[in-house]
Amino acid sequence: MKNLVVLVSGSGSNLQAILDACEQGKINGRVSAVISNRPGVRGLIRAVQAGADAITIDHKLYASRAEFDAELSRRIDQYQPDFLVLAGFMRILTDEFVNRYVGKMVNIHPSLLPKYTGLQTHQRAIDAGDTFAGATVHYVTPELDGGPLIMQIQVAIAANDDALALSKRVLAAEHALYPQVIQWLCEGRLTLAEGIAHLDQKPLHLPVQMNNTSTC
Ligand SMILES: Nc1nc2c(c(=O)[nH]1)N[C@@H](CN(C=O)c1ccc(C(=O)N[C@@H](CCC(=O)O)C(=O)O)cc1)CN2
Ligand SMILES: NCC(=O)N[C@@H]1O[C@H](COP(=O)([O-])[O-])[C@@H](O)[C@H]1O
Repeated sequence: MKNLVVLVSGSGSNLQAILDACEQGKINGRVSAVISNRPGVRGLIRAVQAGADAITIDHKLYASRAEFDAELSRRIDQYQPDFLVLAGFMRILTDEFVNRYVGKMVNIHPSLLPKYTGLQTHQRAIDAGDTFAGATVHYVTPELDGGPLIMQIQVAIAANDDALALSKRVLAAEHALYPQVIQWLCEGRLTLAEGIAHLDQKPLHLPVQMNNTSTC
């Protein structure tokens, strides 16, 4: 059984999808700790309810990004995780931090990368007149949202969509996508070597393109 540490910044609905999948035996893993850069978020409550350690490292209390990342790394290393899972974690990580976990750290991003790195992804897709939005799970590298792609899920954009309505459908699709990818990681289907080997290439071949799923 693989040991997972999950980083959150807010609600933690993706964390919950992963916790549920672990509980149901759909992921051969266990979330040993959840770490948030923001205090009092629902993701921490979800961690406690699931029996995982719930840790707050408030980034506002650190003089620099590097000092925050150093403390984050110190706490993570206490758990010696097999994989580090970013689930709505909203801090840009330093190169030094990322390079400590390269090939074993993944993130879910709410766009069809490489389109729309960064923030406000749904509004940008709507403004661009795109017909599809979606989410991407990728390896985390120092380049923000630029790491090798693992898998994507597409969500159709409706003519009357606003960013909030679209975000809710994409989020539901994320809850189907992320546990699947985490299971692949835990099964060893996405080996560390593969992650490292592809760090200088992108996009990584996408093994599966899931259709739009409305349930999660
Ligand atoms: N070095 C990397 N760090 C992070 C990556 C990455 O690929 N490489 N992925 C992000 C996740 N992410 C989008 O998926 C993302 C998170 C945060 C931001 C951002 O602009 N953060 C601001 C603060 C925003 C806020 O607090 O609301 C900041 O850090 O100054 C952009 C994209 C995680 N980190
Ligand atoms: N750039 C990172 C980013 O925007 N991540 C997005 O934050 C949301 C977190 O929701 P959750 O806390 O309910 O899982 C998710 O939609 C995730 O894709």
